[in-house]
Amino acid sequence: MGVRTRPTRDGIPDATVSRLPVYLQALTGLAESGVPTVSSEELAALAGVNSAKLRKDLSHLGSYGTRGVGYDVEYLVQHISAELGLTQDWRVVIVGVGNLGRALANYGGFGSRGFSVAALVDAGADIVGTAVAGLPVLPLTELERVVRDLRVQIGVVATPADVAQEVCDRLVSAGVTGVLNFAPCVLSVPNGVMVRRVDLSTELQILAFHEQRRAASDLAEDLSSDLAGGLFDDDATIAPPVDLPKEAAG
Ligand SMILES: NC(=O)c1ccc[n+]([C@@H]2O[C@H](COP(=O)([O-])OP(=O)(O)OC[C@H]3O[C@@H](n4cnc5c(N)ncnc54)[C@H](O)[C@@H]3O)[C@@H](O)[C@H]2O)c1
Repeated sequence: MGVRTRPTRDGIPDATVSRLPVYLQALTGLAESGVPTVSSEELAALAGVNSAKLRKDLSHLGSYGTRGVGYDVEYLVQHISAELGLTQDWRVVIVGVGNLGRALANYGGFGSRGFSVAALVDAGADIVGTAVAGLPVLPLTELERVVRDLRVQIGVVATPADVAQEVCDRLVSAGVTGVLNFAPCVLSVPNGVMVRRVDLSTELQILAFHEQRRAASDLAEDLSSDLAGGLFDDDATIAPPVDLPKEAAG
């Protein structure tokens, strides 16, 4: 039986949803270079998937392309953006403005993808009141107010793990419906709230696993081609078994 991917509420499998941002990134690059249409093979190569998978993914959106012409790049950018909810502006609060929170706040790429960092919140007396990426760092006591007043939908947790659940609970009770968790722990959220965890060390471990498998299969391949290529002398004979003296054998 093949592997099934869980469909989302609107019938698009989760695995497809996770590839849509990759297609969107490739398509945005093409649109910026003025490319009007793209074949499924070209787009698949840019996205690093095979073209059958790409066609299947896009068919879930009702986008089939035109035989001999391919996909209309601008149309597909609009279509995928709408599907991902990127045509509306999402307001984000970053809680924890240390090394990671600071880097996220300073990252310019969110705005162009429909996400705006509305507020920064931290509990550290030395950080509160300073400005990061043009925004004041607010004290934790302001968390509920900024979520409500600025109609923040997404909370980014970039605090130490031991306080992450508490921060998450406060975000959720203030009205946040999506949580992006960078802290190395699992967060529980009530139904209706989605939490995604980003863990670079997990990704590195997955890379290491595949790297190790690849090295092992390269080694096996080398060995089998050495055997096939006659590394071992064809004329070599296997030494006959040595008769052990009776006392040693017994
Ligand atoms: N997912 C990843 O790949 C990844 C990568 C790097 C770091 N991290 C994790 O991200 C988190 C932050 O890492 P960092 O290097 O920025 O740490 P950091 O110590 O530089 O920053 C943590 C910040 O959180 C603040 N803070 C502490 N308790 C708080 C609370 N209750 N409410 C609000 N703010 C609070 C601190 O004042 C500090 O500014 C850690 O949990 C770390 O393990 C994850």
